[in-house]
Amino acid sequence: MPKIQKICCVGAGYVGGPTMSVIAQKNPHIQITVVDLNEARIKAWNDKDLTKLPIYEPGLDAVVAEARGRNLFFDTDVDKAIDEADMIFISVNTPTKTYGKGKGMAADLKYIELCARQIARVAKTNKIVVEKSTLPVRTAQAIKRILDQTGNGVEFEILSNPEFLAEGTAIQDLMNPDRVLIGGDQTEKGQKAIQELVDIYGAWVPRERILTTNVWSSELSKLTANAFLAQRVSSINAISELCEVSGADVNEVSRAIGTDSRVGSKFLKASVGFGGSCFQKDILNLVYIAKTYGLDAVADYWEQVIIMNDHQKRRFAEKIVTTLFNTVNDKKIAFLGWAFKKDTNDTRESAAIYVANDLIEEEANIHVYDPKVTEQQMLSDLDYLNTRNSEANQNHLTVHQDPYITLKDAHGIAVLTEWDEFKTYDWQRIYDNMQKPAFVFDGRNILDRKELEKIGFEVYTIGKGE
Ligand SMILES: NC(=O)c1ccc[n+]([C@@H]2O[C@H](COP(=O)([O-])OP(=O)(O)OC[C@H]3O[C@@H](n4cnc5c(N)ncnc54)[C@H](O)[C@@H]3O)[C@@H](O)[C@H]2O)c1
Ligand SMILES: O=c1ccn([C@@H]2O[C@H](COP(=O)(O)OP(=O)(O)O[C@H]3O[C@H](CO)[C@@H](O)[C@H](O)[C@H]3O)[C@@H](O)[C@H]2O)c(=O)[nH]1
Repeated sequence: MPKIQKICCVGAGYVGGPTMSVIAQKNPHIQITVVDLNEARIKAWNDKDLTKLPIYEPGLDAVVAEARGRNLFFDTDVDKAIDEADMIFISVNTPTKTYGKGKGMAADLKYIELCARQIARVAKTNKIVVEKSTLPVRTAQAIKRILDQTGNGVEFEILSNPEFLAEGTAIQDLMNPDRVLIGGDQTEKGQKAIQELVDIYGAWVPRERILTTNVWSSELSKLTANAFLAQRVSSINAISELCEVSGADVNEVSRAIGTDSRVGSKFLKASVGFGGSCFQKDILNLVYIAKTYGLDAVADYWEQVIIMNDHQKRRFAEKIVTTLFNTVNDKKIAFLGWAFKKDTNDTRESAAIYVANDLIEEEANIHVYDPKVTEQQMLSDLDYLNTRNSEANQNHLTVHQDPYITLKDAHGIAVLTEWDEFKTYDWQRIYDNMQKPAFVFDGRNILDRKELEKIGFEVYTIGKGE
């Protein structure tokens, strides 16, 4: 197989877009075309105004500005890009199934299969197909079976190259990854294909950080990595509840355990619950796979991570209701933040959605300010839960562009995302304009509790006992 000259990436989302932008920036000799069926998304990727890129990631605009039009292209012509490429990344979405067998647990692989069938139909020359999407262990086998049915002599090598970037720090993570993982067949052809991909990453990633494994280990490592990370958050969140009743402070506990080098200090921030498109989906997938193999104890073990997370979101909403004298009916509850974490406009599985939903069940009026999330997105997030009709959601949700207007006359303020700007607000002014007693529920432990209490607020922080 010749050295890679042309790459196609199917899926221009949160992974495909940033990943290919960085690969293109670091490999100016390779032509990369990122394709998507979603015309609006591709149009946004091609917008001259870089503030209109379809996803918000710090530093992404500069990378796109450098590579786009030089060796990075965004297009809707999927067939053409597949046909011309030596290497094809599959970076399409793999959401949790919402129907049929495995509903609510298994990964929905329909987009992956459609993609594989399209590659099989279009390809006229040998190709390396790279699984970039997060997939259940042994998916490569299914992809290979589809690709091997073409009968036209075209040969495919399948690699697994899961992505570990986190949103909000995607560019940083891609520029300086802890590791790049590449799984491939142990055959000579498989090893050659692995080397092609190693060379691409080798343009900027030190060789010792590029790990190569067999395909199944690579696929399973991705699910396992997310399960371990989410487990840390659920573990510290479980402890946060114990802190609240025992008088301990979860920040102090985190620091105390995190200084043990065997435990490590990262991912020990108690919160209103983890969100994002990956943790829940991937753990449910892991649980489903374990169950499929009859490993019920394994499945139950990992499911607890999700159960704990759901509990954490629910108890935050309950805390707001009980603190506000057991009723939020017709009260104004102001949300600071809707995104699932700071520095992203992504809201998938954000804790804010579930907390808002629970409070609307209690007839509260939710007013939201988030620096990056649109009103349309927030409404569609609530509608997606199917708890009530869209009109009812609209009646209970008001979205503002100005934080001070959002917080004016509120009975309670809930911090749902840890955006830095929330810390810099004029909290005295906010207090003066609120209903009294003025309650703050800090779901991210970012505000200075002592300062707020000095002003007169009554403050609830996750994991801090009285
Ligand atoms: N979001 C993250 O931070 C992250 C990080 C690591 C891994 N992952 C994994 O990467 C995968 C993609 O995630 P994402 O967040 O980028 O999803 P996304 O929904 O943002 O993007 C996927 C894109 O694929 C497109 N698509 C689907 N089928 C297609 C087809 N047949 N042809 C052309 N385009 C098609 C969709 O239109 C969509 O724009 C998932 O498996 C996810 O688990 C995500
Ligand atoms: O100590 C912590 C760390 C995170 N979170 C929350 O956990 C969620 C996930 O955060 P994070 O992991 O930083 O963002 P993601 O973009 O979801 O990234 C995860 O999911 C990606 C998709 O698979 C992987 O590639 C990344 O490695 C993995 O970190 C967010 O709601 C965070 O607020 C906490 O509550 N406490």
